[in-house]
Amino acid sequence: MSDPVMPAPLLQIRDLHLTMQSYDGTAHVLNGIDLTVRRGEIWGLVGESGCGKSLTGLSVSQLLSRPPARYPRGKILLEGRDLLRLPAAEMQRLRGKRVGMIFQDPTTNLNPSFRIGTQLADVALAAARHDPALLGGARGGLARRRAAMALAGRMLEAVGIPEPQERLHAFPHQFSGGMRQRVLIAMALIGQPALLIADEPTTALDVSVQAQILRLIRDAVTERNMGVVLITHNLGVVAETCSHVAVMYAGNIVETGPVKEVLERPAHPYTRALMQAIPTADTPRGSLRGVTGAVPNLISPPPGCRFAPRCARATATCRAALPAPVLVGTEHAVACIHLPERIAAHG
Ligand SMILES: Nc1ncnc2c1ncn2[C@@H]1O[C@H](COP(=O)(O)OP(=O)(O)OP(=O)(O)O)[C@@H](O)[C@H]1O
Repeated sequence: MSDPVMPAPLLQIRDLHLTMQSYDGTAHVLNGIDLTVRRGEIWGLVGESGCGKSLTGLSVSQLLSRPPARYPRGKILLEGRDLLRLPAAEMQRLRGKRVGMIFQDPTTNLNPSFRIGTQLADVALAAARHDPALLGGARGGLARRRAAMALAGRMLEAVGIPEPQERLHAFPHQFSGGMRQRVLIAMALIGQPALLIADEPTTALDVSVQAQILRLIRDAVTERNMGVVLITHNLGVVAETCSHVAVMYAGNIVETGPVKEVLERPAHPYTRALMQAIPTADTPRGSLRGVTGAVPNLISPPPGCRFAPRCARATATCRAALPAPVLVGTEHAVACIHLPERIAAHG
């Protein structure tokens, strides 16, 4: 039954399982994840390196080749359509038009040999093949190219690039890292996607530029009423930018909810450990203060709760079965058996 208050979900990931075949064996990288994103929401997907954040984003964008990727179970519903079952041509149409993507390193995603305007206009022309209104219905090669270039200029302006008309003629190497990331955001937004997947979009940038780019993403969500999945290992970025957060550990989402609620009342031992690791800026990636060990090998992951081998509270029950998420607050769910509410409910 539809909820009268909540807008319809944009993205629904349901019980998604992903395996990756490699020389060493089959890695069980996503182990039944669930996530619902609505328009206007910015979901932070957070966790240590190797927890499956990027592979979740690449799954939604359908950018993993099958094989080595396989989806033995689950669904990825975008506006109700299961992306796992769409023909490749149909998915190609949705990419850019319904799902936009931004990745970490702006240098590898722009072609150094072509002017910025040409690259943006090409993306606009490709998107307009499925949505002629993007170019104001322009007909004929030259008129379409002109309209695409005009749209490219407007997009550069929208992402805060000064003198956008002049900058259309520049090459990527003439832009700073922050400017290049703005261009990539313009490129991701040019087809007016409903959902944006941003994978560590600010990790390669210095802190002040990072703040500008995050503000730009927030503004784009407000102006365009999009949904965003922001992949990051940084809880500070989540606190500053996101409306909701999903904490991932070794292929499972262990805690979800509104950012304020989860960060003020973290309930999963892994979320608590991540938060304890925040104060030291120089904590190495992949290590958590106070928690020994590392993310397990996903070819032979531990049975039951995958965090159990590192968890001081783990019992035989934790190692026997993966705990189902339980609600501990409004929209705040946690997959751990050691919660007071759950213990009370089970007597
Ligand atoms: N092509 C592949 N073949 C086999 N295993 C893979 C492949 N790509 C990724 N993996 C494994 O899948 C797991 C999840 O990787 P993923 O890149 O999604 O993690 P992540 O949380 O995004 O980490 P990071 O923050 O380092 O990007 C890792 O254990 C990784 O070793």
